[in-house]
Amino acid sequence: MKRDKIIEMEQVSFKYEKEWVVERVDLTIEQGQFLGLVGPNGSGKSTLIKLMLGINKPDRGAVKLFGQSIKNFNQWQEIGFVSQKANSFNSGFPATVLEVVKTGLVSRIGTFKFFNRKHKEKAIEALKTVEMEEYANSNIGELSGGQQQRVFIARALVSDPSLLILDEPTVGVDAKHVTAFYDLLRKLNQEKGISLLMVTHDIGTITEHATHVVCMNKTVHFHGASEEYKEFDNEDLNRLYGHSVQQLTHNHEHEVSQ
Ligand SMILES: Nc1ncnc2c1ncn2[C@@H]1O[C@H](COP(=O)(O)OP(=O)(O)OP(=O)(O)O)[C@@H](O)[C@H]1O
Repeated sequence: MKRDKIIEMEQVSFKYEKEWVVERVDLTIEQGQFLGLVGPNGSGKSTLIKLMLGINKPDRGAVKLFGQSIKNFNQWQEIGFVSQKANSFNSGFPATVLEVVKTGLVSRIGTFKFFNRKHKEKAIEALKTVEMEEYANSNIGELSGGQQQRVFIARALVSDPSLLILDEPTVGVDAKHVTAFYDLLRKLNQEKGISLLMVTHDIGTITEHATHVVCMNKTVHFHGASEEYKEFDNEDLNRLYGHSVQQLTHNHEHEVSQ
């Protein structure tokens, strides 16, 4: 079966200042995939995500979303994004869980329109998906990092996206909740048919869950099935990156903790 391409990057290069941070990236993501994006610190992963979201504009090359040039793309409700810092609200932040989730509807209803009952129902439905509906009226700052992370996934899901992009979502999530977090991602991918792109340093875990892995260090050094990636030993990985990548091994013993 031919799958739809949801993200296409062709020879994309980008620099903030003088040095290229992303260089000649060719990358296609197809509908239904759960893709893990890995690479050393400072290798351009977050920058690549920002290029996909139109936050950064490529200096060279082209980005297409859902078959359309990003320059003309306006279906932003199709893409949900959960950023790295999403789960760091302090306890005094004055918003309930429900209010936070409803802000995810802004791209659909426009900034200055009012929320109605239907929007509230959508928000509750999204909270049910992440199993957080009982916290709807709690203050967001009172929740643990892992619970806040689920709320931010609900916020990203409320506009019914086809693609969910997550930038290091397990940072700040208790180790014992990480398994439940991956169970949630599997449900979104396999039952709800949402494509996932997740930036992570946790190679050992991502290769167990993602269908595909992309390894980058400015450019893409590997893109393939997780099973294929798991076969690499340290020597293969070093060759892929052109230098020592101890922290990128899929062997848990060698992982550098974040
Ligand atoms: N706004 C910015 N202005 C200038 N340089 C930046 C900016 N954001 C990132 N950089 C630089 O671009 C390079 C790539 O950064 P980026 O955050 O994309 O990497 P990353 O792979 O996501 O890193 P990490 O794994 O540490 O989060 C780094 O050298 C970083 O210092």
